[in-house]
Amino acid sequence: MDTTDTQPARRTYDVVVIGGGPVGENVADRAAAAGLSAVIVERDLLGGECSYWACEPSKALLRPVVARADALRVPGLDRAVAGPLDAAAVLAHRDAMAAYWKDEDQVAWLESVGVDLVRGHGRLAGPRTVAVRTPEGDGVELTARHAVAVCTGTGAAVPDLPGLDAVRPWTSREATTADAVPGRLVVVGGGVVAVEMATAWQGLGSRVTMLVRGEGGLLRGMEPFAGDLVADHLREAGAELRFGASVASVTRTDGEVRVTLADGAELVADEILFATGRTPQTLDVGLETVGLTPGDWLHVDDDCRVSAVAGDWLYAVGDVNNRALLTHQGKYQARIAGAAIAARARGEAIDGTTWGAHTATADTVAVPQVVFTHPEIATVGLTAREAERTGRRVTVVDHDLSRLAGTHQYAVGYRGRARMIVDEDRGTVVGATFAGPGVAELLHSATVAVTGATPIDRLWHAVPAFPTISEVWLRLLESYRDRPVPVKAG
Ligand SMILES: Cc1cc2nc3c(=O)[nH]c(=O)nc-3n(C[C@H](O)[C@H](O)[C@H](O)COP(=O)(O)OP(=O)(O)OC[C@H]3O[C@@H](n4cnc5c(N)ncnc54)[C@H](O)[C@@H]3O)c2cc1C
Ligand SMILES: NC(=O)c1ccc[n+]([C@@H]2O[C@H](COP(=O)([O-])OP(=O)(O)OC[C@H]3O[C@@H](n4cnc5c(N)ncnc54)[C@H](O)[C@@H]3O)[C@@H](O)[C@H]2O)c1
Repeated sequence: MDTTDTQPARRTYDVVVIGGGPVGENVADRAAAAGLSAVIVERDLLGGECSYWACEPSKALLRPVVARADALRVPGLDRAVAGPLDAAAVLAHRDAMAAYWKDEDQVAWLESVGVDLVRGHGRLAGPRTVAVRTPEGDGVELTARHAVAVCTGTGAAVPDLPGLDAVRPWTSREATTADAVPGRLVVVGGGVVAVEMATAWQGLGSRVTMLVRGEGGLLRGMEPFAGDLVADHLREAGAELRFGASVASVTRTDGEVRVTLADGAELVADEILFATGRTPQTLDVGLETVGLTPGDWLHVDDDCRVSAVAGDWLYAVGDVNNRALLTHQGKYQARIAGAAIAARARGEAIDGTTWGAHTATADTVAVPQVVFTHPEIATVGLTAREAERTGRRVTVVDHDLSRLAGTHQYAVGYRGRARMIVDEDRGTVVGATFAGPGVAELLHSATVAVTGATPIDRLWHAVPAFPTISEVWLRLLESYRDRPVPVKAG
């Protein structure tokens, strides 16, 4: 805090951030690093969804499942991991990775970077003003000299089925924090949360049934081979996958969940997880006080400013702006927005050029994502379908990952596929997907190639080490070089 008015409940800062998830923390940190005073309003745990109910606990559940699946294909190690996982130990480790749902370490970090914290629910109360209701029921009014950043993230979106509340369904929160392994788990949805949590709980001992609406497979929006490979492995692990399956009703009787599908089929389970997408946490943040509609996503321009609100003071950063619902991408936006807030505060010009200091260009060109299933899926940039839709002249190059010295070393019977999308007019890679065990760490090479628009001719000089899975780059380049090129007549 840098000024206290006569009333202690009113304070003024350069920057007020509503929501202290990974993104809000980074906006405040960048503001403070630029010499601005900043405060975060957080109603729950500092660190947000990612630290306690999403990325961290989910990856802690997945890591042993994936490591075991890999080890089962390494001769000499396979028999040592043939038994089931020690679920109690995995859940205990998960608890540690979620910091036992305590945020002291994050609070200490926030103090160390010179940002204040006000605990409570924050709402906009007109331009540059945020009203906070503290857990004790007190009111605090925060005024921002330069910017308010709404970083309130998302919550689970659950379908509107009659009586669903009484069933106490799992959402991503329960799926990442449950302290016992359900015998039978129904997972509704075919997106990232669904496949990751199906992989984790099946690996921990549940009998998982996935209910996926439509016939488009898993992980729609990615290259189709990615979802197909995950589906094959889930089935091999013992999960049942039902496509074209819509839930008509759910009840809970004597502890059991009964699910009726639209076609009349019935299932019984111990728990049901709805992994059916996200909804913005904007219903109760005072959007109406600045002319916006509560419950809407907050649309922003490339420096994360809500341009529908005049005066260049309102920013929306991270999940809540719906640009890319990923921690790393939200933190990238936070660095961009933080720099833009600082520049405007100093009266400096905004660099709104593509790849400029105040332009989140990567959001539209190179969003990397890893799905931490068995096998891993790693994607960046355009898929073939997206490239086609943009009307670009592209060449799609595929390589079977089983045909690599690196994957032979990695696991017996390795299965996987890689795809590179080359923009023919620019001679650069505009998208890549890797699907196979151990590909997660390969992704950044593709992100650098796409972001840097490295010419294909130069990529030939980036020599992958032998025998690594990275040699797939060489194979993709060779296939691209040797592609059939139409010969002009005459
Ligand atoms: C199961 C699961 C696994 C995931 N795994 C990954 C992964 O591996 N990698 C990845 O990159 N992404 C992952 N994600 C996505 C990632 O969790 C989000 O992209 C990230 O948390 C977004 O950060 P955020 O700061 O925008 O929002 P959040 O993390 O949601 O934080 C928002 C914060 O705002 C607070 N808040 C909300 N409203 C108010 C208010 N009115 N007043 C005060 N405080 C308020 C909330 O309490 C919360 O602390 C996963 C998501 C889920 C659901
Ligand atoms: N490893 C990671 O990077 C990671 C992990 C988890 C989540 N996330 C992010 O979190 C976000 C949320 O993930 P998600 O899986 O919840 O959302 P999603 O949008 O990826 O998937 C939602 C799924 O639910 C289905 N669905 C939606 N409404 C339905 C309904 N009424 N009935 C049946 N099915 C329905 C959709 O068809 C889709 O298959 C994503 O943007 C994702 O990128 C990232």
